[in-house]
Amino acid sequence: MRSAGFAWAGIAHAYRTQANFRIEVWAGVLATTLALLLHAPLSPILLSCALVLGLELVNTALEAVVDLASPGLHPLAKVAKDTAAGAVLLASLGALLVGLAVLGPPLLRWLLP
Ligand SMILES: Nc1ncnc2c1ncn2[C@@H]1O[C@H](COP(=O)(O)OP(=O)(O)OP(=O)(O)O)[C@@H](O)[C@H]1O
Repeated sequence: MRSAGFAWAGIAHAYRTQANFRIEVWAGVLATTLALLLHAPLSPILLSCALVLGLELVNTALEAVVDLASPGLHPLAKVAKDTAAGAVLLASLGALLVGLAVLGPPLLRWLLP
């Protein structure tokens, strides 16, 4: 229970300080709402959201550790930050494709009956 509180503090910190995390949270809320309204499968949307948000949290954690360990510029600090950012980018592109594949057809049927 106590560790759940610490985990929630980490999520709240990311939401307060990371604009990308806020955008991803609200994109996830929008996609989930659309899936519910269009009776589209929810599992791929929820899994994609969990993957993107989870990786964004890991990216935020890694940035904090790198800044702590290497306040000055260092090539390895750059590799660590850029690679973690790359993981978030890949997951976000995957989630976008999943969203298009799952929500696109029912959305088109609704828009063009
Ligand atoms: N200590 C460092 N040494 C070398 N390059 C760094 C260092 N810190 C940051 N960089 C480079 O600058 C880029 C942006 O770093 P920054 O810490 O602002 O990350 P960010 O992705 O913009 O984070 P945030 O989402 O918090 O704004 C990194 O991806 C990396 O290429």
